[in-house]
Amino acid sequence: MQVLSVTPEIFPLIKTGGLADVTGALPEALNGLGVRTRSLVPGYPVVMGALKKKKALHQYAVLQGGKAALHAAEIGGLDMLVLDAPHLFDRPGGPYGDATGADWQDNWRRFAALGRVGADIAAGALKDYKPDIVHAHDWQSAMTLAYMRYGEAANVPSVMTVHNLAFQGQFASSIFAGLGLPQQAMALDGIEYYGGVGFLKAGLQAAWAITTVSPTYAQEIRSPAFGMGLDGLINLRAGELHGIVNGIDDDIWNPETDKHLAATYTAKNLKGRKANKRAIEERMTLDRDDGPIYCVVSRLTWQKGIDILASIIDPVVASGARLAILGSGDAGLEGALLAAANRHRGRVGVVIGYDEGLSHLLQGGADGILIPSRFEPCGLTQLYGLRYGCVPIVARTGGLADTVIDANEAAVAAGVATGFQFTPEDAGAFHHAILRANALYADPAGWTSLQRQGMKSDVSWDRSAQKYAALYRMLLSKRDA
Ligand SMILES: Nc1ncnc2c1ncn2[C@@H]1O[C@H](COP(=O)(O)OP(=O)(O)O[C@H]2O[C@H](CO)[C@@H](O)[C@H](O)[C@H]2O)[C@@H](O)[C@H]1O
Repeated sequence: MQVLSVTPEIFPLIKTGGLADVTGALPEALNGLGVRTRSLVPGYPVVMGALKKKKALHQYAVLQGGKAALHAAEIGGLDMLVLDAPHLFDRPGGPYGDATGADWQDNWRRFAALGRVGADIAAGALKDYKPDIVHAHDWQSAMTLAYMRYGEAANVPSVMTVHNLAFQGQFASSIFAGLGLPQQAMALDGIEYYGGVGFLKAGLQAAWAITTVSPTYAQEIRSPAFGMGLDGLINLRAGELHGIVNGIDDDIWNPETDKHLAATYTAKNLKGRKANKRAIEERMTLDRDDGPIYCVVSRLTWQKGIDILASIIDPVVASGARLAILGSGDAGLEGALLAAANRHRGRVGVVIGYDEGLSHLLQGGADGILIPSRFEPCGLTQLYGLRYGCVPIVARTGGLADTVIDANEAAVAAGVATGFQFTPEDAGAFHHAILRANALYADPAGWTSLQRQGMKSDVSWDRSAQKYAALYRMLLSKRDA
């Protein structure tokens, strides 16, 4: 079975968040199940730079205002189709905005182009390749499914995966004329969205199946509180909605071989974690002591509950814990964390920025990882935490609820606990969870058993890849029915 995955990010080439980890790891996991994935990605400068030799499979004289070409490439074991469209993608800054973080004004053009090309491939534009299934990730890829629906690939089964419903790709209705879609598409059951155009909305309407990245989030987004304006549509399509929890790439995230660690270790022998903890203390100028260090690796945003974290730093420090925080995002939240680091020198370390290596070291040496998200479609950092014996302390929402087993008395007695959950997502409950973690940390045998239990959790892609493969097969039988 051939699957075309359309994605705006793919690890290791281009990553701003968890989406890249997923689209980078899922192809290999599916490979063993007889599913071959080709990934269509925009030709950002880093992607073009990784292309060894360029051989255009397909050319466009004009695609959204300029020349474009499609190149095949094998990069890091991934089979890719790269959309080279310099007028859209060859620019400095991030994939969606400039160096100051401001969105590119022509994002609608950039990702309409990606969608157009995805749909052309689905319709058979390439000589030697036609996918059986098209799988689109988030709003940036969602127009693929709209172009398929209103074009020549309406009979090709498609999957729309929502990694985060908060990002929807909403634009003014004036862009409609530039999309090249038939007028009938500008309708309530098409791409029209609250008077404008909604890219994710269009994908959700057009997809044969909709998935999101955990069963609990799949339920949550059917409610107004989590549905971000799309709960009505999602409820209408509830019969086609599936929640499949993410896995992790267990070659990249393996404490036994991880090159970013000061010392590697196994579940049996956790000694190496101590050297990593010392390395964190050095790197983040924290005092050296034997109390717990809790880390944070996150986008610094409201979604991630970083304001809740900032509001309890003083009592957490007073409880004897130290904090090691890595992230970037909202300027206000960055400032609040830096101010806390200033107030609590040696107790709170903050690194503002994006640092893949440091994120591994934190998982390999911190005692716990704090994830106070207000909503969390899946969450990957708690999965890395489980694999690394870095105990997750998480809000009970979305994928966090599905993947961490709270250390309540019954779970501890049964030996199945893997972390701490709290609810509601507020300062009081979060603080209480950290105090519960401190108490268990003071009992080394109890803490070690929590770590080991977490390290035993199956966080690999195996089970989830099987679910995607089964979904693809179900869609193919629907096509053939
Ligand atoms: N400053 C930093 N330095 C280095 N690494 C950093 C970093 N900040 C974040 N990261 C890394 O980025 C990834 C973030 O993963 P999350 O699951 O938190 O995803 P995110 O919210 O971006 O994406 C959405 O998509 C994913 C994938 O489906 C869902 O899990 C999630 O719930 C949803 O919100 C992790 O690999 C993490 O280690």
